[in-house]
Amino acid sequence: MPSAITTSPNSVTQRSTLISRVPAVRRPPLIQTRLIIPNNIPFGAAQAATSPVISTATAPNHPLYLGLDFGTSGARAAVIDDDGRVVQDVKMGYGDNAAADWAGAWKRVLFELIGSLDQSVRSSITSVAFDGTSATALLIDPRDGAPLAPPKLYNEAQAKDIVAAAKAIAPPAHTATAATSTLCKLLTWWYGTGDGGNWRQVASERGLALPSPGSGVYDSGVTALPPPLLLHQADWLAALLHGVYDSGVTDWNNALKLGYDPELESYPSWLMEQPFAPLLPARVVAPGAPVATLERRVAGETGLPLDCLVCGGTTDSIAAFVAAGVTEAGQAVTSLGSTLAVKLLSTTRVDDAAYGVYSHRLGDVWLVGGASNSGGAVLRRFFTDQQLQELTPRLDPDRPTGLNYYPLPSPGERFPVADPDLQPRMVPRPDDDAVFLQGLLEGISQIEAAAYSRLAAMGASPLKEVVTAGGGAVNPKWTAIRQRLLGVPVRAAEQGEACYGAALLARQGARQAARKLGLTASE
Ligand SMILES: Nc1ncnc2c1ncn2[C@@H]1O[C@H](COP(=O)(O)OP(=O)(O)O)[C@@H](O)[C@H]1O
Ligand SMILES: O=C(CO)[C@H](O)[C@H](O)COP(=O)(O)O
Repeated sequence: MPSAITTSPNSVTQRSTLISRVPAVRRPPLIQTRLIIPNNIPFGAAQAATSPVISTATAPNHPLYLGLDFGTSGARAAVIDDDGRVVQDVKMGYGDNAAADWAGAWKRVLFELIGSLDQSVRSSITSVAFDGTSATALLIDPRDGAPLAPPKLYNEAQAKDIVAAAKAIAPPAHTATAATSTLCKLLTWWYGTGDGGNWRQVASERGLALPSPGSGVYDSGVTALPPPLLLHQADWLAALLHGVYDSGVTDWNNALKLGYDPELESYPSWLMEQPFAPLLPARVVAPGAPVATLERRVAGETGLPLDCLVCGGTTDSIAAFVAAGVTEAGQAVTSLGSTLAVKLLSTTRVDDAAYGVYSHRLGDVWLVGGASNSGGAVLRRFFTDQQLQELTPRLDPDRPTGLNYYPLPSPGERFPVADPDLQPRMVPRPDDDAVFLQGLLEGISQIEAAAYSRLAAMGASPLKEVVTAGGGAVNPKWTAIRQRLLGVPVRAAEQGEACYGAALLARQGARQAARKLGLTASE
């Protein structure tokens, strides 16, 4: 099992009180102020190499913004104009064999999605932003982005001894100590336990420096070689477009479950003192912040403009929150997709891994919540979307079934109960499928209600309204069941797709870059 984990002598004190502004990650950081400017910017359009360039020569009359959502069951692209109108949107499944090579499927779908946009649309896309599933992690070669091992997905709970190793270094109840956290996935790779083993062999064959758990000393002896790099799904997809792997770029939201502190805007010292710190993405940007323009080859392959700006990403449930457009404390967005993700806009930050509760930062507000493994993935085990539509009229929200299910696709729950061994409860199954479906919807709704009650008990802003995103938002009978249990108004978001939220972040990034260049921002 993991050897002694490096902790500072006064780690308890340090963990609980002192979180210093941590210096950049030990690996040579990405040049912090200069964005990567490709050498193909049209002469005369180049600005001082300290900010992204949107060449007015190529800036379209009507700039468009691309949001790319890589969710649980498929990916979606939305292109919007300056006024937020959807110009084109497309969606695509990952394919039946995706689980055999998730990274390959995501990469294929990314370029197919972009290629499926009209060329006239593609050529006007000024910026792009991604959202991905939270705590979905890859370990890659930072020279070309090649994965060294299969990705670890958002809901993959790591072994109990890995969770114990995370708890030995992180502050009590920190979200990075959840079994499905990105930190726990990094520790599985780091200690090579379970399925985290053979990436070192791959890294060694590729000539990467290999830090070892005992000391963090690089085995290669050749210090010029970089160590492997950990990226999140959204980070890695963005890097496929801008080509900047190097020290790695991630965002506040994706980095939260790695241990990043969005309030301090830095990695905490308890994380930076670990021997695996050089594997962390060095640069953590705000969602939507300008990162880098397209790699020349990618522009040629995709038909996107050479100076299309890639912006900081986010997670799928936060992109859905952004899409929903809620702005007041007490308003919340429930993403009823394959999973059930809850985000409450709160003036107070609350975090407790014991319940799977954590606070994301968006701008200057806190999005408090968590994500249950329950949700549409359970429904899809029993019913197609068509069957759901056919059965829904027969549901009667005013006559609860009393079945008291806890619907889960498999054992294990993240929130509002953090228990990797929690068993599904979906029996007895009534003969009437309409009653069975209502029991499942009631069970998922009871989890949602318990989630918001947990947030209230922890001091988050009182719930005033729930806006629904995701596939389940279309079901009026489910909305009625949820409203009865929540006791506040529940409505479907006008824009419920995460890809729309990502497109809004891309628009924000383009405007931020334009302001930086002193151009008239088309606000
Ligand atoms: N009419 C419906 N009532 C309830 N749930 C539905 C309905 N139609 C689709 N769903 C559910 O929506 C889910 C897909 O939502 P989506 O937001 O696309 O998920 P994700 O982005 O997480 O893959 C499916 O699991 C499906 O069961
Ligand atoms: O369950 C998920 C998969 O769709 C979500 O990605 C998720 O876990 C939400 O995480 P976060 O609250 O960090 O956005």
